[in-house]
Amino acid sequence: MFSLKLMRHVSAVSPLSQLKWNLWNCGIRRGVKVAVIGAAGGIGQPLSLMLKLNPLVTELSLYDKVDTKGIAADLSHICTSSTVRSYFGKKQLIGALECASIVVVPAGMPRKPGMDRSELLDANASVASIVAKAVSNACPTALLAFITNPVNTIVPIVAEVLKQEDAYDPKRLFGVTTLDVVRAKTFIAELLGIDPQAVSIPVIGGHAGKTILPLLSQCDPKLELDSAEKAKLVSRIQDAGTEVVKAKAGKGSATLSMAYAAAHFVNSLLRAINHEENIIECAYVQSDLSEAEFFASPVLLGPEGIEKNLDLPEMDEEEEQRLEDMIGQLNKEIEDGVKLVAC
Ligand SMILES: NC(=O)C1=CN([C@@H]2O[C@H](COP(=O)(O)OP(=O)(O)OC[C@H]3O[C@@H](n4cnc5c(N)ncnc54)[C@H](O)[C@@H]3O)[C@@H](O)[C@H]2O)C=CC1
Ligand SMILES: O=C([O-])CC(=O)C(=O)O
Repeated sequence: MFSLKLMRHVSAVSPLSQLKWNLWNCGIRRGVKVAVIGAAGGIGQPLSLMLKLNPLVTELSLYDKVDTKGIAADLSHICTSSTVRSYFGKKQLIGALECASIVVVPAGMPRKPGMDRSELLDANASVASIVAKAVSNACPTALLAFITNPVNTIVPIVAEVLKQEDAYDPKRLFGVTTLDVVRAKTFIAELLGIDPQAVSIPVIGGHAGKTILPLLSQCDPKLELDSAEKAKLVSRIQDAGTEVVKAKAGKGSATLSMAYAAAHFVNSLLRAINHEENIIECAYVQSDLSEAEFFASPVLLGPEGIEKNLDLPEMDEEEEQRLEDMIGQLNKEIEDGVKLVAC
């Protein structure tokens, strides 16, 4: 298994004086730079396309371990006003991140049929750690949105690495669980025969199996379902990632719907950075709302990240039970991450 201990000895790419210069330089630069880490991948490419179309982005930084020149050249011909820059390989990671206001990370391995998300930990822990360490050097005040699985464990790993680098601000770190909300809205709209955009539903907990908890009791419009119908709908939402993995039959997991979900989440961060009020998203963040240290719930976003972790939505008895049933798994997955960084 990859040793996180070794990681700590990877030298900081930017010396202190360079960092100070960079921070000053970023301060006088205008606009919002968004860095996509893993930009050449199945999620990274369509996500980068959607961000190129977002008028709130002024600079789009595309980084991957493989060459991103072609993707950047291609996107740069789209007639929207943001600039697109290509970065790849270890040496260019710091450059990709410098002055970024938002760093969104779809880097890492996806599942194959028969795998659990937790089985991606060995492959993806190092990716997340490398990015976290580089962020602490290059853009410590950026908002960080991690898509990489297993989200339940990756986010605690990133928090631990940032703590070691003295750069952890819980308000700025997010695990992206937006796809769970997107799916819940879609499946409920299908049942009700209405526009998915008219559905509002919180999805709390984490992003794996039973830790994904859609609160059907809080759905707007109201759902009139019996217990069996509710259980079926909850399972459909919880297993939706696996549904895509099976359908892709070895060619990866959700990419296009994830790109849509991440573009929506990043747009909310951008709106909050621009001081738009009342921007609320469900995300997996450090939390004291449950017995788990990291927990997905609705958060109020502001220019500095999380302005307020909103109270847990109300739950019916079945949802309370599902919450109790999932906490053990969620806590174990969090602990796995903390242990990995410590050992
Ligand atoms: N949070 C969520 O709801 C979802 C999360 N995911 C996760 O997103 C991740 C990416 O999925 P896909 O885009 O389908 O995979 P992919 O394999 O198509 O793309 C991953 C990209 O990451 C790059 N990469 C790997 N290591 C890197 C490093 N150290 N630095 C920079 N780039 C690196 C690869 O070169 C590749 O271009 C997976 O872990 C997957 O499980 C996928 C769907 C939903
Ligand atoms: O299922 C996977 O491995 C990818 C993912 O997290 C999702 O689609 O929700």
